[in-house]
Amino acid sequence: MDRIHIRGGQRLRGSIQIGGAKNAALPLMAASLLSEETLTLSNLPHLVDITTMTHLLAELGVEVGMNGHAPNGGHVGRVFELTAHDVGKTVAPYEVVRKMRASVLVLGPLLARYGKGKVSLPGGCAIGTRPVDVHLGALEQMGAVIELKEGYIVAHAPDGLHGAHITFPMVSVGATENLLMAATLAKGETVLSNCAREPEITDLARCLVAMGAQIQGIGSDTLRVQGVDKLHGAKYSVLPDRIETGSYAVAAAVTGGDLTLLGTRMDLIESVAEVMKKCGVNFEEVDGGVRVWCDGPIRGVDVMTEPFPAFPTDMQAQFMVMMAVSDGASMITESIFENRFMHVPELNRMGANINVHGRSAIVRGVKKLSGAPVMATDLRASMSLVLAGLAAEGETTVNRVYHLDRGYEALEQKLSACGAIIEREKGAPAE
Ligand SMILES: CC(=O)N[C@H]1[C@@H](OP(=O)(O)OP(=O)(O)OC[C@H]2O[C@@H](n3ccc(=O)[nH]c3=O)[C@H](O)[C@@H]2O)O[C@H](CO)[C@@H](O)[C@@H]1O
Ligand SMILES: C=C(OP(=O)(O)O)C(=O)O
Repeated sequence: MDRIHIRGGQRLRGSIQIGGAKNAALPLMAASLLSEETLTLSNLPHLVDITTMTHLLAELGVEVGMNGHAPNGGHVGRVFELTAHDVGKTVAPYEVVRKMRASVLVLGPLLARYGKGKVSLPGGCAIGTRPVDVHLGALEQMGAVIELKEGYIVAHAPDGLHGAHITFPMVSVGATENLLMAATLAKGETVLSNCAREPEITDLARCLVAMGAQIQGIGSDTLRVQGVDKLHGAKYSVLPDRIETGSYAVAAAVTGGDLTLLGTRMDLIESVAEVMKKCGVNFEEVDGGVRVWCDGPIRGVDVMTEPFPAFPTDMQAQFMVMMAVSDGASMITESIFENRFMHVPELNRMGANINVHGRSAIVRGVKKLSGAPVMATDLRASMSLVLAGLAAEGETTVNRVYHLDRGYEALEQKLSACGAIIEREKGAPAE
């Protein structure tokens, strides 16, 4: 497996192109199953998760045409043309689903389009058990009959899906997306209440509307969908990745650097920027993006992760690195996932002073982190170790890099162009 070596202590300066959002791209790709016409998605990031979703869609009979390359080494999001001919393949196998939990997002579209779907249960992962009971309960309310058999979700809608009034028992990004897609082709009206409101859901809803879906309340916690008989093709550009943006904002902060993040928007990172400003980090909207810089000490500030528009759980690990090198102390509370502090022991091995009590971590800032060999456990934990390595004195080696490749495109290239000393050591491919 690849490793990343970082020699820390360089102030990062320069610009970084932010890619399309992984968490928007994945449901948008799944939405291609809803129509026999071509859905053309642009600004797709270069990520392993996108490749995994491509394999899954190909398995389901979707024809995938790929364009978009980087002339002169510059950044360009990929363009995919996804055409789900009416082949009726409806099995999402374990071998693909085990690599990426977001695979479960094909279930709603399969049920809506073909009246059946068999999707491997995604199972738990490092950050928590992550059940899909909310997805399944809501699909049942729309007329699906669901059984769990031999590790698979086996779902049928013998009379097609019908509209329903569904109040989600908890705010779930994936369940909102799955049900929104299912509702577009259901008979009659579906009202989804207590929806997640993440920008990636808004992106999905807008793309579905471009495909002919009738959706009201986009951006709110209540989505009202009038089912239609068919969706048609569309062209849609994936929104910028707010978590990649926030991660590089932390890179600027912890290295006392000055980065211009291109192709992204301030309104996508409001909650993160608000907290980081309290810590002493500066943000400015500039032509084509956002400038982030830090020229003074970082102050400790308490944070709690919550659904959008509050502080995102996907930024918790990266923010913790900032707090680890702050002047002062901070309490970071994780309210979304029960086990999302796997980075803490590794950060402590680099000299951080962090104690976990249940769902909260008390972080007492230290003057300097020191480089060490560390093990990445999940995607954002991996990024937190890279950020710690950039801030630390000496060399850090991040092992098990495949997590990073799920969510950060061209990481070493983007950072080294801004002065980081970072390189990848190639290893055997991940299983
Ligand atoms: C591909 C993608 O977009 N992934 C994001 C998505 O994941 P994902 O869609 O899996 O996250 P959810 O919003 O569904 O999960 C929120 C919480 O609800 C729980 N839950 C969820 C569904 C369910 O049926 N039952 C249940 O108990 C989960 O275990 C978790 O504790 O939103 C998370 C929360 O912002 C982010 O961290 C992930 O990066
Ligand atoms: C947890 C994440 O992704 P996923 O839901 O795909 O595991 C993430 O993007 O931080």
